[in-house]
Amino acid sequence: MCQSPLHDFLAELPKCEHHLHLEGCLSPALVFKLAAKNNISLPTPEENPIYESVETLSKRYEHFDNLQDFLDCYYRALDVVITQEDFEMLGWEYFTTAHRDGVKHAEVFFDPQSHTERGIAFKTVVDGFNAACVRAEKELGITSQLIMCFLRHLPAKDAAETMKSAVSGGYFEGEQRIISGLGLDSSEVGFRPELFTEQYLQGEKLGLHRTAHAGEEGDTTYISGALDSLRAERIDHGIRLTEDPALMQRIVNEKILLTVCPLSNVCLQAVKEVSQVPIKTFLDAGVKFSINSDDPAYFGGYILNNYCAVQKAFDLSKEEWSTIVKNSIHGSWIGEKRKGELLGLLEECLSKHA
Ligand SMILES: Nc1ncnc2[nH]cnc12
Ligand SMILES: [Zn+2]
Repeated sequence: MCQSPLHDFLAELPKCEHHLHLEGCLSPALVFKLAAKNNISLPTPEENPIYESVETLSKRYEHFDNLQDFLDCYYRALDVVITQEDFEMLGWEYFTTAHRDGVKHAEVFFDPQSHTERGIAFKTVVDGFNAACVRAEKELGITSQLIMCFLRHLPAKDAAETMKSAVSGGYFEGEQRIISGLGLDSSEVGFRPELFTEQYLQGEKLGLHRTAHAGEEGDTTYISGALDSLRAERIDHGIRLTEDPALMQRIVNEKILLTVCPLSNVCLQAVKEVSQVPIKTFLDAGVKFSINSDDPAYFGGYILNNYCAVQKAFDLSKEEWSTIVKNSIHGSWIGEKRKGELLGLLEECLSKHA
């Protein structure tokens, strides 16, 4: 619990999360639990001392030099996630914590290639994560959607294979499609969005939503590239947008939502402290954004910790929070009925804390 007088208000706000990697919910405790369950030997202390215990692994996560340093740990830890049940467990780890933090709707990323590369079937991954989504709606009332990300450090032909698996498995079909959007993540600099134009245009033709990580470490041309070539409807991170005022105005005019992840930006050294994330600049300029947790098992907190860290750094008013939450509801890929329900919950929260 944070020290802010607005803590209860922040906790009760009906939150939409748009930038959450399900694989980023793999806590050190869950790494050891799944390793034991699946009879997987983790590296010995001689091979890699960080895997000695939950404590040593947690300690390793206390400092990352940059995005790549983090990604190296993140991909390595995934070796323990094998069965459909494991993927469901990982998804459930997210939803139970998100529920505690007041999340009502979540559009969550997953990286099929980080599993298919290890010989896990595409179906095992998606069916496991989807089972967690179905259970979250039934038991916790959280609505959700799955966003399939391409790993940008792998060749586009691998992304094309991943698209094929999703199409042939029927995962894009129907009104209630199991995968509703495409995303692009992993190492940004040097892996330009334009490389994945073909897959995104295919996705658009199939009626999929589109978002992409851009402007986390990469310069603003990664943001414009994602808009122009990938026809992205949202930009994940986008914090370097302030370096190009004309592009910032375009983002405002086109009502593009940025999915900002303050604690992640600090942990990966994109900024020194939360106060350097351009929250106030975006609010004052009319840039729409949501606040999200990215990889909570690695970055010291889930969504409420991110809301509290922003409050500590910026001392926002309830009106400003109301704007942030309204924009995150309107920027969600949901129908008018669900939007109306979430706006109703926001009104209740605002009246209770008036
Ligand atoms: N913050 C991040 N940026 C790029 N790729 C990621 N994959 C998981 N977290 C990521
Ligand atoms: Zn991310």
